[in-house]
Amino acid sequence: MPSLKEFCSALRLLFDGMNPGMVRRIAAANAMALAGGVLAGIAPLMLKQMIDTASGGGSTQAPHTTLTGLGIAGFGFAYLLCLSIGRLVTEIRPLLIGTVEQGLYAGLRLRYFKHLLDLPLSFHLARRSGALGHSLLQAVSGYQIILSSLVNGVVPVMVESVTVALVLVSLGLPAMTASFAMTAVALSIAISLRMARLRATARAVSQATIDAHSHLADSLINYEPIKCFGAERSTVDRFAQLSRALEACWMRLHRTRTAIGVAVTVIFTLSLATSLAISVHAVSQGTLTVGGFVLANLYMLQMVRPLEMLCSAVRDVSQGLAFVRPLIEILQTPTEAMQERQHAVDTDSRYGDHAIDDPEAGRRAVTVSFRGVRLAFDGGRPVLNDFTLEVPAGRSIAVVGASGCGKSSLVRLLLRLCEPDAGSIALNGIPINTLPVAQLRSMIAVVPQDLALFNNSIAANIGLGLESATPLQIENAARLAGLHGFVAALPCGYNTAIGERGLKLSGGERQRIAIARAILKDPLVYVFDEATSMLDGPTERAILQNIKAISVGRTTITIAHRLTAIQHADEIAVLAEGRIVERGDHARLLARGGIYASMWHGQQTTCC
Ligand SMILES: Nc1ncnc2c1ncn2[C@@H]1O[C@H](COP(=O)(O)OP(=O)(O)OP(=O)(O)O)[C@@H](O)[C@H]1O
Repeated sequence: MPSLKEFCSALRLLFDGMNPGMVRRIAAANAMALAGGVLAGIAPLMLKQMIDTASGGGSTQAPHTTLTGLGIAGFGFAYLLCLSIGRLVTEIRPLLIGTVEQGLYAGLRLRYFKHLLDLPLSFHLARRSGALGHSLLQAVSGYQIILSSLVNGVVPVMVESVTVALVLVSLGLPAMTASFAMTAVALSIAISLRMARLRATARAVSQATIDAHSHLADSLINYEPIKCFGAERSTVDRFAQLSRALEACWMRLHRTRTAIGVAVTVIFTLSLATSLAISVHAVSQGTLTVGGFVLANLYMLQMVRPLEMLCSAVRDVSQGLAFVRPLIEILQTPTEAMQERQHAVDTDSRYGDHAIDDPEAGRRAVTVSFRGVRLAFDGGRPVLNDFTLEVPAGRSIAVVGASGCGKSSLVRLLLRLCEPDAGSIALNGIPINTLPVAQLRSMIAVVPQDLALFNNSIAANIGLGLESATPLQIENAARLAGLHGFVAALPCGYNTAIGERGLKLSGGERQRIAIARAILKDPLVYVFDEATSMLDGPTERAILQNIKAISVGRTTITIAHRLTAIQHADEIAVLAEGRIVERGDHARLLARGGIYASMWHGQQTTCC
């Protein structure tokens, strides 16, 4: 059987955020289910009365022998009415449920999307984005299966079964009741024996679907490298392999479902045979009328069919839950805010205590300090070890070092996209882990090494960090980033769509959009992480001038490989072995003849 806890948490998740209108529609649908079940339960009783009246009644139902032809017509009419209203109710109910269902899915999609954006970077680095999208589609189809089973199967069928059971007991047919009970027990055993396998195969289908679709999404995102490296064949082969695995999982699921279906049919047939034998015997003994015979067998059919439907519902709900499970796991992953609160509790610090309410704060420069910071990923060798660096308010510093020495990790730490294992990072002496993370990020603008652009217009990409940005503000930011001339020459100007991840633009143009985006944010702290690495010499020099102008009075951290990009910085810090090993301006560091000097000479040689 599906775990009750899993079932309840899946439903709680879906019904979370239901509005009063939805509750009313669900109540109306349930009332209809109740009415439909009762009508279906009493319809055969009307038929029996009609047959007994027409045939002059039986010895067991003597009072009905006096009913007139009017009575026959009355019972016949009541029988048809029960059937037709029951049927009408069945037709109308899905409409009520359907509108509620779509509202619930819309709410679920929104909560899921918001939750994904609230999850920490570590979560996203460990997942495939294609899988995240597909988990939602899969969960919605799982919920469709579950709701359809509950709404169209379980609820009306339960009501009908209870009504019929009550009538059977009141008719005094203990043998039939016992036969029904045995059928129920046999079906439960048959179902529970195969349920574990059904759950396992349904989960395998869910996982295989997600695997195949994430490979598809990943391959399309990487269309260009696949083409450049002629990897079409191996990519398609891998997809074919995943697709075959998915097909095999579905086949196993169908076989398991069919095995359960066959067992249910065998039990159903045996049960009907038993009821026929019991009722034929009762008629031959004169203890049951013809109407009673018809009624008993109709009821047996009506009792066994619901049981059969319940079995199908249990089977479908198990399958649906397996489809919903990946989404539940994701939604149960703690968000950044939850982790922050937990961290505050663990370290006994008071998160949010230092929220900066001062309206002037947005115009003041801040001192950025790293003290004794240690960072190791996945328990490996520390990338940063006892790292200490202070960037005074309004000053600019360049951080240089070999590839992989941990420069970009500094940026992630500063934005709290990852947490240090030891040490502290502070803005104006306030530890950043006591600031609301949204406020912290609003004070810092990063031009990242890996440019992240949306498949949207240039204006929308520049305005990412400032929802209220006017076209003029966007244009000014673009001017300072040396982008306006290029955009103005485009037929659609700032409305030009830049394609998937901005791939319709050159690397340098993409970089300038990222710079304009940072400028528009007007932050207290600028971080340029290889911000001009894709620009040619003259453009780079022009933009570096602009960057220098806009960052006056702002605390600025510039990360660069190419030392020509930072040689005019006020101060340069050299990162090696997880800490700052040299510090000074270009001339001083050259004169020192240390790591910086050898990097500089190495790059000069490479250039020449
Ligand atoms: N999320 C992560 N999980 C595991 N290892 C990571 C993660 N992020 C970075 N690393 C590792 O940490 C080290 C430092 O990475 P980082 O990106 O900070 O280097 P970097 O100095 O900016 O390099 P580059 O100049 O080449 O961009 C690298 O060895 C990298 O492989």
